[in-house]
Amino acid sequence: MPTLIVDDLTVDRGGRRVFAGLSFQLQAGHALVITGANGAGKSSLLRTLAGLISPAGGSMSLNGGDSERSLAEHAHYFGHESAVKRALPVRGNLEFWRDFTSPVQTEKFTPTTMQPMEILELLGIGHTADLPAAYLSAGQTRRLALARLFVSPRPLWLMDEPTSALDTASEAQLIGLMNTHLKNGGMIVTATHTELALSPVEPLHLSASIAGDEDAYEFGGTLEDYA
Ligand SMILES: Nc1ncnc2c1ncn2[C@@H]1O[C@H](COP(=O)(O)OP(=O)(O)OP(=O)(O)O)[C@@H](O)[C@H]1O
Repeated sequence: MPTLIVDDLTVDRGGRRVFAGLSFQLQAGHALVITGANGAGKSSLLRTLAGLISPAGGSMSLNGGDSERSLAEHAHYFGHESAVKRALPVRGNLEFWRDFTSPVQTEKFTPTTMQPMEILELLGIGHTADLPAAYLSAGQTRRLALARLFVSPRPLWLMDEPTSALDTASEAQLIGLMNTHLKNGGMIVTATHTELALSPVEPLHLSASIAGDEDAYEFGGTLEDYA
């Protein structure tokens, strides 16, 4: 069973320690939901897993993954910024992303690969396919960013407050798609300030008040413990 293994991870930003000694394991088919106050380090952890920040210490690996590829290459990062090319048409954005990002397979991961138009229709923005992405509303841009995850399947989704800017119906649809990814043997690490109806879930709470201390996180328990 593919497993994400994070061991004794320490992350600094701007010369300041954000967290230290963070360890957890996440099995395929499970979601890790990170909670914590503003500035606790949720985004920093996601960006580190995505290979965008070099850790000050510790290790991260995907046991059972493709040994020829880095952890970051097994992942899609869905962060605060949309990573959408505004001058390109909406469909062109997805075609670029599909060609630029190679799909990655792991044992027991059975994703459904979609064509750009298919996922645009599914997310309710098929009618915008030929418009420059700059014309999209905030929520539509967010959906386009989300569509990238389906044109080039990768097992690990790193998602920073994934439901922000989405209306209620889109939020429910996203949760459904995230649960399908888990059922397909994918894994999700997500930061959130709201409850996400994902299953099965492992909670990780980061504490800003004691950031830098080895006790600055708690892994395990239930989300309700941190409500
Ligand atoms: N580019 C940066 N340079 C220096 N320090 C940074 C940078 N980005 C974030 N930080 C600092 O790192 C710490 C953790 O920030 P991070 O964005 O990871 O927190 P967060 O838990 O995601 O917060 P939020 O809930 O507000 O999104 C904060 O103290 C923040 O000021």
